[in-house]
Amino acid sequence: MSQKETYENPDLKKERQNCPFNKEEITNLLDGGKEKTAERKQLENYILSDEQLKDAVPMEYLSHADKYAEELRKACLLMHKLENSPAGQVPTLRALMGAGLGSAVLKEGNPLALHYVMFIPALMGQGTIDQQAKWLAKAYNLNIIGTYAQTELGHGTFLRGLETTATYDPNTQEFVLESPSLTAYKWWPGSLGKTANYAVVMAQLYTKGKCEGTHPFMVQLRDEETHEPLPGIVIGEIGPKLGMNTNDNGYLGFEKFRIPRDQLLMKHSQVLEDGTYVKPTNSKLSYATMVFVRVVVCQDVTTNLRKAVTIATRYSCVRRQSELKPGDREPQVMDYQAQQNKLLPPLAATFAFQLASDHLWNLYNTANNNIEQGDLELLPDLHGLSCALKALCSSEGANFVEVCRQSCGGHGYMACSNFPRIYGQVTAAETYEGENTVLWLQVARYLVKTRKEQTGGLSVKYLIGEEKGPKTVDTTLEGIVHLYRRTAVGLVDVAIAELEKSGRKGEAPHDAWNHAAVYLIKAAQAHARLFVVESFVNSLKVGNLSAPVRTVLSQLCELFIIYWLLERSGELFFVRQFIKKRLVTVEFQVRTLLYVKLLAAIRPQAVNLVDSFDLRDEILASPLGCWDGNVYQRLFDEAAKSPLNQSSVHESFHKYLKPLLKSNL
Ligand SMILES: CC/C=C\C/C=C\C/C=C\CCCC(=O)SCCNC(=O)CCNC(=O)[C@H](O)C(C)(C)COP(=O)(O)OP(=O)(O)OC[C@H]1O[C@@H](n2cnc3c(N)ncnc32)[C@H](O)[C@@H]1OP(=O)(O)O
Ligand SMILES: Cc1cc2nc3c(=O)[nH]c(=O)nc-3n(C[C@H](O)[C@H](O)[C@H](O)COP(=O)(O)OP(=O)(O)OC[C@H]3O[C@@H](n4cnc5c(N)ncnc54)[C@H](O)[C@@H]3O)c2cc1C
Repeated sequence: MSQKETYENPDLKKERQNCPFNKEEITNLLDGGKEKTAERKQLENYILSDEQLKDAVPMEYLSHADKYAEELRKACLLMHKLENSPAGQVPTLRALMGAGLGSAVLKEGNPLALHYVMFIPALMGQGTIDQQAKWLAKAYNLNIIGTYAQTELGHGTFLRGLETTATYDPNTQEFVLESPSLTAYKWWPGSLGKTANYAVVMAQLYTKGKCEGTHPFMVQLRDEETHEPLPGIVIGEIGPKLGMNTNDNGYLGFEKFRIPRDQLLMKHSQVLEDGTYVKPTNSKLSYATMVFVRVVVCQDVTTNLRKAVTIATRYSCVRRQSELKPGDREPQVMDYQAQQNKLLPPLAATFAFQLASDHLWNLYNTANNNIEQGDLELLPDLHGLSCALKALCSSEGANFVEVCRQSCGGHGYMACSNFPRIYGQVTAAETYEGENTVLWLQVARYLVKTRKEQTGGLSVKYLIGEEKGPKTVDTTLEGIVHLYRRTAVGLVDVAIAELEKSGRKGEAPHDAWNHAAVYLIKAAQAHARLFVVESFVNSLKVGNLSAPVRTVLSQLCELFIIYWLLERSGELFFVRQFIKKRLVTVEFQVRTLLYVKLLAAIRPQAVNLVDSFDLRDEILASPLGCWDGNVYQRLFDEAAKSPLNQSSVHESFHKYLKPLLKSNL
């Protein structure tokens, strides 16, 4: 019997009556088409009907080592199931790696994730055709399992500061890998601790006595039969973390470890037999794997946010608390405007982030195809936009997930609510693949350069030439988007003015840069927000949407755009012309009124909207967010699983508490 034929909480039932739009239309839109929805559902049935992929006990009750073993067991079973997957191997792998279907099975992190998310992409992006022929089939067939080992104990952000060396020995035509200090040890790579037997290792390449910078090397770490670390390789796992505890992040040291010359991944730069170094066309091409992951992180964070919003919204319609009207029945907490103010902006954000991530994905594919043909023109725009959206989606996503947790009161603090895991994953994305502040500064560098040199890619075109558009702000959506644009331009100009001021004081450019960081980061964030709101508005102009769906999405779009404007209103005060023209006060009064009206207009559709995400209960993995709304019974069922409830008196009572009670007599 399907979950939809059993109990349904009466409040949720009511919420679902008379939905003015077709939920399936939104589901199809998010999946990328009707056929994709059908494929996804078929795949979910295939994977989630397998009893062996279910947890005997919740992961929280297992030891660190048992958690790893259990997740690895399921990860390997999933790989066996790939062979017969109804959706085909590549779509199945995509679905299994991130916060969607995969997370229903591998709740604490997939020990094979890095193999698919970074190791294989690194081989494809950095290896020559011959190297790909040698390694890729082995990697796809899981004859070898790899990771991406870049970060060290001493350096993660500053890649030019990495200490691991790979020194070419022309006599043997080998590279000698060495960790010259403790801080040179690789530290953090996922799957490195216990799972992987190979890695793409980033190391400083030395040849003919000269350092040529960081380069990727294909390195075998463990014996393919015994899995023992090879002589000269030191490996371990780094221990428990805030989240993602079964990704077995590890450490790795090299003691004069030799690899053949052809294990330098040589697609972009080469070392010839005699040690001659052949430069790449662009030194940043060796950073390409990170660019790819930044792009997919945006999608992954959005999926996690959808989960958090679904759990919090359904719970808020089941939960009744306090008094709205004296003497009346306690209201659903969703009926408090304060609760709508918490939950409807993140609901709108899930659409905003998805649409922006879709644009980024398209840019990635075009730029990558061009790069394969030797055309690097789109690379700066891709780097700028992937940094901007990765930083924005993960930081805003983490804040929104925390708000969703808060909106569930005490029950949101339970491990079984699934908020701790979701939060652990989204906050990780703020740090990994480039710490967000560092990425904001990369974006700012691109913006300042574009504004000063008056040339740049499509995402920064608005910084080139005179400002276009109305001089006053009107209350249409276009008018508000224009306000975002003027803020973004204004903040870049403020940052440039700050840099020039420091320059006039005689500061060196690097000092001036450091002293303008606050403004630079604000400018980068305003740029990212502009991109997201423009994507949202433009996406609604095109596309084949029915009138009811267009109406509700337009309301969400408007709510989101006004929400951000009100949240970030302080930034407008940095832009002097806005204050002079007294734009801010008048417009904000009007906008605040509209914002509140939009909350009320969207409120009745909140449950229908999260239903249209079509996230199965197994993926939500939370008694608070289940489709049927049977929250309290499910919370009790979860508590019954606690090992402390397996006996009425725990043995520790007799060991510790009883003697203490006696001694107090
Ligand atoms: C994914 C979802 C599914 C499942 C999740 C599960 C598991 C996955 C979990 C975790 C995976 C995470 C893995 C990792 O974290 S791997 C390690 C990632 N590390 C980083 O991201 C390091 C961040 N640091 C850097 O990227 C760089 O050091 C830097 C900050 C960019 C600075 O580099 P540097 O060489 O010093 O460059 P600059 O001098 O600052 O700039 C010079 C020049 O180069 C341009 N540039 C920089 N980077 C790039 C790039 N990647 N592509 C293109 N161009 C680049 C930069 O703009 C500048 O250009 P100019 O024209 O201004 O000179
Ligand atoms: C869950 C997880 C998984 C990971 N997986 C992998 C992996 O698979 N492979 C891998 O190689 N690595 C991995 N990492 C490492 C990750 O990529 C790095 O931790 C990340 O890039 C940040 O680098 P860092 O730790 O050196 O931080 P730091 O750079 O030391 O950051 C510390 C602080 O300094 C600030 N800071 C640093 N430089 C600047 C600057 N130039 N200007 C202003 N402020 C600055 C930062 O903003 C931050 O506030 C993972 C990390 C995590 C948390």
